[in-house]
Amino acid sequence: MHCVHEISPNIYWVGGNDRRLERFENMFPLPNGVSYNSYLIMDEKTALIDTVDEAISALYLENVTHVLGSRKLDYLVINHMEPDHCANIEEIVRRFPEIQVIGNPKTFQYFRQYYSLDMSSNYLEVNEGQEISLGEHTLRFYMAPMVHWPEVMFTYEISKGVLFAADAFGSFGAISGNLFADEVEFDNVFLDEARRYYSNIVGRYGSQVQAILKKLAGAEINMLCSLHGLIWRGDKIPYILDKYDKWSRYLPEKKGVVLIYASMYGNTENAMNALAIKLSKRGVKDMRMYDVSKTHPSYIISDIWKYSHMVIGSPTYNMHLYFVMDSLLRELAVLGIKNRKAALIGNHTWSSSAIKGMLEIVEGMKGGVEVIGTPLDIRSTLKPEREPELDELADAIYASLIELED
Ligand SMILES: Cc1cc2nc3c(=O)[nH]c(=O)nc-3n(C[C@H](O)[C@H](O)[C@H](O)COP(=O)(O)O)c2cc1C
Repeated sequence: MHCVHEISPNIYWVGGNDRRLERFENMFPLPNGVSYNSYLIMDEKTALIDTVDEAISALYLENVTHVLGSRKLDYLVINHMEPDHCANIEEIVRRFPEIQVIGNPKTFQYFRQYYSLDMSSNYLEVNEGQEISLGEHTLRFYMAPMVHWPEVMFTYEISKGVLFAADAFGSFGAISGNLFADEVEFDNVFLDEARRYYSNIVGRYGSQVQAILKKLAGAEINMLCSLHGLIWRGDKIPYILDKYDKWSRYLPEKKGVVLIYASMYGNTENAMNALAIKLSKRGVKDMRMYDVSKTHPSYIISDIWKYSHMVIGSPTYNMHLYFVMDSLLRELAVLGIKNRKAALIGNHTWSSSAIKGMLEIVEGMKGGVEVIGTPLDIRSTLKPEREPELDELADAIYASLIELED
């Protein structure tokens, strides 16, 4: 049975959900599934905007066929060549051999890399600002390189002000009937997953996101359609644009502290708990604490994107920083985290390497993360005589928090 939704007169959502997939990109847990969105515009000419993942191909093709009825497909727009949106391209071209596939030079370079079917006679190459009329609807193309792949482009439908924005403004989480962000409790249910998606998938490409936001500043956007997650319209558009602006400038959304630790025998964990209580007594609210061996890094990264401060605690392991912490910090460095403050707690029994390892990675974050206070290096367990040092660290974190503007 088809499952489609007319989101604007003659523009249909023809996507679907996957609630079975364990991990997105075989890496990020999907407790609430994921949606693959695709859109079909019915006009004098018909245009399909992107396709979906192979997991939902059967439903997808039924959706497209249902909306088309007896008509053929004239255009297939490829905003993004990632396989979770491109599993059906060959099948669509086989069904509609006359179709014109719209992409840019990079798109078609990847066609040749991914597919064995020669589709070169179907290519319709477009460049920045070029327009194609479908009748009442007109598509204009904006190149958005590295948001988050090189070939990415956005398609703007001029008559209705609908922006098809590839993976930008996307989110983890399947769609439960309500397609629009204004139809759900977005802040309670979806915001964390939208941030986790942004920080982990797009996070490294903040400057490229800023570039496309600037390019689109003059365009009237009435509806914003991503390839994953909910659709944005009305006063929800400035809301998500504001989030994207903050996230892509690496600015924290909130003053607050995320405490992340590694611990085999509980002693580093104990020091982190003692510090958290001290911070709480000083008035710090809404702290988050994670054991890096337990919580998937994507959730921790997402909270680090949200809050202004972090405390990093780790033991020494084989003359090195504990590997799980090492990996998390390196991932944060690759994602280009900036504008954050970090306090450090290390632990060792005979020869300390953890603090050195943490400093090396954090200071290498292109100046993006400032170390505050004096790193505290515990010898096996935190002894009461070292409590003043923990107090000093709590004072330094608190002072730095209150210095920050709201
Ligand atoms: C396999 C292994 C390797 C370790 N390597 C070192 C080391 O190279 N240098 C050191 O000083 N301590 C080393 N330690 C000791 C831990 O750093 C120490 O036990 C620390 O207190 C653990 O903190 P925790 O209680 O939070 O797990 C090692 C411990 C284990 C289990």
